[in-house]
Amino acid sequence: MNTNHLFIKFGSFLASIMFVKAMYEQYLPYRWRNSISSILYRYIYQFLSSFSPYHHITFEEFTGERFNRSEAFTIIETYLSEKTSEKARRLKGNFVKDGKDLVLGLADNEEVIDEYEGVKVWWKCRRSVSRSQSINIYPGSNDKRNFKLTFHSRYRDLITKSYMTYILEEGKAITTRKRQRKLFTNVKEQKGATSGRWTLWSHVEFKHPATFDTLGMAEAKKNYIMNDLVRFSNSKDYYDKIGKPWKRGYLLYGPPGTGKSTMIVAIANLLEYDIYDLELTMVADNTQLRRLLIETSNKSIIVIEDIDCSLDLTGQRSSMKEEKKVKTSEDEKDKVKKVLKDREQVESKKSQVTLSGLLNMIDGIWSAVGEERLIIFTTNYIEKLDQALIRRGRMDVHIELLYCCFESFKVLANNYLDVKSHPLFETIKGLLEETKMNPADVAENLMPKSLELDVDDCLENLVKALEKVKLDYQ
Ligand SMILES: Nc1ncnc2c1ncn2[C@@H]1O[C@H](COP(=O)(O)OP(=O)(O)OP(=O)(O)O)[C@@H](O)[C@H]1O
Ligand SMILES: [Mg+2]
Repeated sequence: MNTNHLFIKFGSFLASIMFVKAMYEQYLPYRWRNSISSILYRYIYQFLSSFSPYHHITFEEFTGERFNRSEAFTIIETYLSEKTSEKARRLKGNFVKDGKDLVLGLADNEEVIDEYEGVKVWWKCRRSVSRSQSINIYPGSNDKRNFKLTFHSRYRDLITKSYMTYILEEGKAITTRKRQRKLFTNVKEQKGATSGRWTLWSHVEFKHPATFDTLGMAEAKKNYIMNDLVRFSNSKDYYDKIGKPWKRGYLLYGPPGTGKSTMIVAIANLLEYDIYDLELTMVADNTQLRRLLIETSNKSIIVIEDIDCSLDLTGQRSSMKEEKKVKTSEDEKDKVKKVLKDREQVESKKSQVTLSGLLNMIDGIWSAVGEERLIIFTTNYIEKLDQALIRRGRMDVHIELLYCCFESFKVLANNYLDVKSHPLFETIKGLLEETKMNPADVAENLMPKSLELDVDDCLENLVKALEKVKLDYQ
């Protein structure tokens, strides 16, 4: 066969292909052509892939009939934005937390390499835009994104099992670290603004600067509490092993103004948890209490402040407090008492939560809902509480917040005045040992009342206040 002959054969082969293509485009409807092309493409792709040593997993952004954003896609997106943003050349930025934080993510069709236990994998964020002219009401119906993971078939088991679990855990941890923390409170049932679901909690952004560093407390006690908390937050496996729900109860008790509420904030800031401030008198009954519990998220603190004022003890503390405040005639005192009594009656009618309902929430079957939670009660009167409520296992750690000691004072003086030592410290130490002043009052006395007041003035103010308390005390 000579070269000319070969050329002629090849030319006629090309001509026949062109002819078939022309016929195909001319006579076959667009819909058919599209499906034939995709079938051909799929078979050719499958055929070629069978020779490839690489495997792929695709994670679509939207799944299901209702086009819910896939959780897996969101977790992978978070993971990749943190882990691979340094390696990727093309990134896209987005502002979160009211424009305060910039989050970088993989740009569309950008590929990055990740390494797990020495094995390389490739991630690609792919975007396809449908050419369909129809308008879709669901997000993602026209604009489809997915993450494609490519790895060598040799590591199939490692990637599909441990690498996937690792991504899931890391992604969730990053989400928790980066989220805007919230302070929830229970209200009448209402429709959530974004979710559109009925909810019993409403929330605000949680921002409070109190930390363990600013908390006036004996150093050893502070360290003990912090270690206990950190150990708890790292003990998932331990709780699984001993067969207990991953939760821990703290009872904070002590006189007013000793830092119980401040400590709750410090705990939330230390562990980066949300706070659910549960107002028991607003809870209709045990069923609603259970619903409230179910609606709380993991990594959170459920707080019931002044637990002695709840349930059948409702209102006692506020009565006493308000009685103390009102230093007026006996007549007026009686009036206040009556008003408070009426209020107590109204409140007791409102809430039908029982002690056993509360015990169940803390330690019953329902307490196992969710994980990594702290339940904190505060009270001024520990002796008033039912022993069942505060026994270990329910309230695992009992912390007494005390009147200001010299160690607490030093923390406060450092916070408020930036002084670590001063000639007046010895006098203050002696006075604190002889009197009882709560940290709230000490802090108030340390605060400069005018711009001219310096450290000496503030400390002298405190000495005067302590001497006055000492006189009253005697
Ligand atoms: N131990 C402390 N360290 C630092 N500041 C404190 C401490 N205790 C109280 N304070 C200050 O006093 C204020 C009142 O404290 P906090 O509300 O925490 O007291 P509490 O024990 O919860 O009182 P109550 O029993 O009346 O609810 C806080 O704003 C805080 O600034
Ligand atoms: Mg308080």
